[in-house]
Amino acid sequence: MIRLGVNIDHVATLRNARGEFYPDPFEAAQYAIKGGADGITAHLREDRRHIRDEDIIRLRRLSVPLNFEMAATEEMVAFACDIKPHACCLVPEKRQELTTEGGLDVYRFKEDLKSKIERLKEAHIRVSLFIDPDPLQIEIAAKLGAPVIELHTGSYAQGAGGELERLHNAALFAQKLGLEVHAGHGLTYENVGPIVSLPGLKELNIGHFLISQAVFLGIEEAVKRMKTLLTR
Ligand SMILES: CC(=O)[C@@H](O)[C@H](O)COP(=O)(O)O
Ligand SMILES: NCC(=O)COP(=O)(O)O
Repeated sequence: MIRLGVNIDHVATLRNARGEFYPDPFEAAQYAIKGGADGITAHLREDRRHIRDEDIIRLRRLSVPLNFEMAATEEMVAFACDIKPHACCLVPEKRQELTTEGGLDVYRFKEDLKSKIERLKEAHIRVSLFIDPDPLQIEIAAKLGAPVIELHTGSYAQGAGGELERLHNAALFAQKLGLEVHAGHGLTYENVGPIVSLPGLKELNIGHFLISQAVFLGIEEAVKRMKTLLTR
């Protein structure tokens, strides 16, 4: 069974839209866990547009692992080393983007990433790198000593030609290099099927669609339905 990490960022988007204290991402995470979430994912963006520092501190107390998504900045590394989530997923960030547009360019930023990954590992945090399904990026990820990569499925979700094959080849290559393979972004009940069959896939992180479905079904039921689709 593939593990499901439920990303609760957009519960915070709804909360912040009215400057209220509800809906509470921590409460949403508890319902997601009831529905079968194996972990909770949350992205503390540098502009704090949805999740805030105090959300991460509270989410850290959940009964399941917290996958803390963050830009590879000094501020975020220091925060992560302080609160020590189970895992940190390093992602690229652009201020103007609506969501994460591509993978982290680990080739370009390898020198800077090396020391940051080391520091996170010294704090006993499992590091994953959110990258495109590109052999060069995967090779560098392995060289940097990250135990996990998360493959960006955004282009696949948008129907880009040949993307499923790229993801398949990337998962195979990563496995060969000893990396644990995760995937996520833009996944739905409709498009998750072929992703579940990626070689050696261990975890999927899914957020925006599940929180959207939760408007109709409730989070617990939305997550339950996704879980039924994650068996190979
Ligand atoms: C890194 C990734 O693909 C997403 O989980 C990320 O958190 C997306 O950012 P938003 O949640 O702000 O859309
Ligand atoms: N890392 C991907 C993630 O956490 C969820 O992405 P999305 O389902 O919100 O697009």
